[in-house]
Amino acid sequence: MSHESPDPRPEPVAPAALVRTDGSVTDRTWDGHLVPEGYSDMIDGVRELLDRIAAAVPGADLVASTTKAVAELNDRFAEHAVAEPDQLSGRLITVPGRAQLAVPAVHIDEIGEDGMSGHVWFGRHFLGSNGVVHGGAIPMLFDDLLGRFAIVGGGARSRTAFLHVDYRSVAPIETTLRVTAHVERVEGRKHFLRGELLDGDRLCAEASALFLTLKDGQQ
Ligand SMILES: CCCCCCCCCC(=O)SCCNC(=O)CCNC(=O)[C@H](O)C(C)(C)COP(=O)(O)OP(=O)(O)OC[C@H]1O[C@@H](n2cnc3c(N)ncnc32)[C@H](O)[C@@H]1OP(=O)(O)O
Repeated sequence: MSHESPDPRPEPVAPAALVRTDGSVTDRTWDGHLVPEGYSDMIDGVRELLDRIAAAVPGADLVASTTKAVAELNDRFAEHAVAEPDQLSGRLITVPGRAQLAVPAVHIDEIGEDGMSGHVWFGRHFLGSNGVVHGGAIPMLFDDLLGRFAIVGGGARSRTAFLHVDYRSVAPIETTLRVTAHVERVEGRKHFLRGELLDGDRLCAEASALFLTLKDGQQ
């Protein structure tokens, strides 16, 4: 597989603010926590850093200075640690990947009650080998996207009961890929969802999943 002319790194969609799927702008998480200005830029920057680190063979000087800078940042972030209900990472539904760095950053283009479509660009951080996205990153993408959709589609808090992924053809890194998700059917607490990952018209992977709305008191 050639890496001669990868898709250029996509521009951040919402550089300074958090944009809801209806186009309006917010500076708060879904449960009302204020998000500092520039937070999504910071997340984009760290995502890029992970890609740059994965792609580089740094000299000893850069290794040493990076180790020092990261240690300093770790100390500074440790001073601002909060309990889980107050954290921002993973709770920003309006930011691609919910600002959770392990989750691939899916950009939602269209969303309705029964389905959505969007796009995703996997950088070198998500490389499996030979120009292909890591096989573990794809279930992560589907779990997050379908799980979010189980909630948006009418479920309250839900958990994955099963997630089945078929890898139909390789998914290239550094390429804009399309993703779709739709609700297949709902039976009481059970939400059956399907998703696809495509390179142009070529199907790379498809997923079927069951999410169960949690009962009162269920963790
Ligand atoms: C906006 C935020 C966006 C967030 C997106 C991120 C989403 C990420 C979601 C996750 O990754 S959650 C973490 C991974 N999942 C887990 O850790 C779940 C672990 N398993 C459980 O906690 C329980 O097994 C579970 C809640 C899924 C189900 O337990 P329950 O006690 O609620 O259900 P129960 O066993 O009574 O089954 C209810 C129905 O579901 C069916 N069922 C349960 N598990 C099934 C299964 N695996 N396959 C097929 N059917 C299943 C079961 O047969 C039954 O069908 P019927 O009502 O028709 O009889």
